[in-house]
Amino acid sequence: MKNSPWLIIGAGAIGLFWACKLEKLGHKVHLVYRSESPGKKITLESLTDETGQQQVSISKHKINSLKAEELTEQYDKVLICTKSFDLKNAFAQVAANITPEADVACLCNGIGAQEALQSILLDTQTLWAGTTSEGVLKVEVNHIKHTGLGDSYFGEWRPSTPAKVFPIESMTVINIRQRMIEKLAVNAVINPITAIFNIHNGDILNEEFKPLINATLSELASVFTHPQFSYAPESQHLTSDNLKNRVNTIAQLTRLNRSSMHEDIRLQRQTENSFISGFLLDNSPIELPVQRLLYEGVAFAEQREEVKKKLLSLP
Ligand SMILES: NC(=O)C1=CN([C@@H]2O[C@H](COP(=O)(O)OP(=O)(O)OC[C@H]3O[C@@H](n4cnc5c(N)ncnc54)[C@H](OP(=O)(O)O)[C@@H]3O)[C@@H](O)[C@H]2O)C=CC1
Ligand SMILES: CC(C)(CO)C(=O)C(=O)O
Repeated sequence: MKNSPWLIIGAGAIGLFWACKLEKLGHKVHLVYRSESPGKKITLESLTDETGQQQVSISKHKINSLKAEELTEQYDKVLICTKSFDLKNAFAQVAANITPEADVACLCNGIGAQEALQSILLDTQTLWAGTTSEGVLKVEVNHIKHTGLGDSYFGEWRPSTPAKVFPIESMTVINIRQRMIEKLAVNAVINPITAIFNIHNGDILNEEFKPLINATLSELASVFTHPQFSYAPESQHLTSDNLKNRVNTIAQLTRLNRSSMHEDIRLQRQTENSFISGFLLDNSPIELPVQRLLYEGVAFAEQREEVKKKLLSLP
């Protein structure tokens, strides 16, 4: 199976990173871009940690980049690396080139887009939902920087018996929904707060944000531990203390980074708000006033100053 190429869709930070990663692992890769071609060679500035110290190494990767309409082959392994709001369309445009038994994986943040994608797959195709804690920045059309070492996992969105194995070694997990809800919990705190207040990830640990962070965490814990929450079996362990540890650790590890939502707002791009705060508001069995304010502060630029005041006056 290593001989048949992977089809990667999306030549953004994560798509370029996975193209390089799979090529390094000995896989053939075809990369579908939408607007700008990354050309034939991608430069990866990578962080290595071999001696216990982080060092930077630069590698060049030869990748075959094409537009969706230029595809001629049939693919049995697909990795979609778009934002959540583009996921379903990104697959739909290549569906005619995907085999009926294909493994189709996605790596977007948030929850909601996976089910939309599942709805257009054949029953014989397997959807692998993925989550990653790698940090990658696209600095030029064909140049990426690996800014944070992390792990990636994939699990069957609809678990089967016997369980299948993901076609890249050591990345299969049984309960991907648990990992996704854990990631969503962190994103539901760090992303909107950094975006609304225009701050780096580490700044949320400053004294002035303590009441806001505590209110956000305690509200999230109330949803995650609620027996009627749709993900309750996967989220019961997410108590306020547990969430605090997770958020503090990630904020500390990525303290100098801008969150993806902060970057999207700064560059006036569409955000993944509907798949993070929006998912929680739509699926919570209880009212979530803090998460609603965060959602609105991100969604409506004209309300942002007012929302900031309300968020900073939370008890
Ligand atoms: N970057 C990171 O460090 C991390 C990212 N993630 C998540 O991974 C996902 C991808 O993130 P990232 O790579 O940073 O996002 P980017 O916005 O950099 O890349 C998304 C890419 O998808 C492309 N795209 C969208 N629709 C299509 C389509 N129909 N056909 C082909 N290409 C398409 C976009 O093309 P165009 O250029 O035309 O817009 C863009 O290049 C997001 O959900 C993000 O939250 C998770 C953890 C870390
Ligand atoms: C973990 C975090 C917050 C890192 O910036 C992230 O996933 C994002 O920015 O979307």
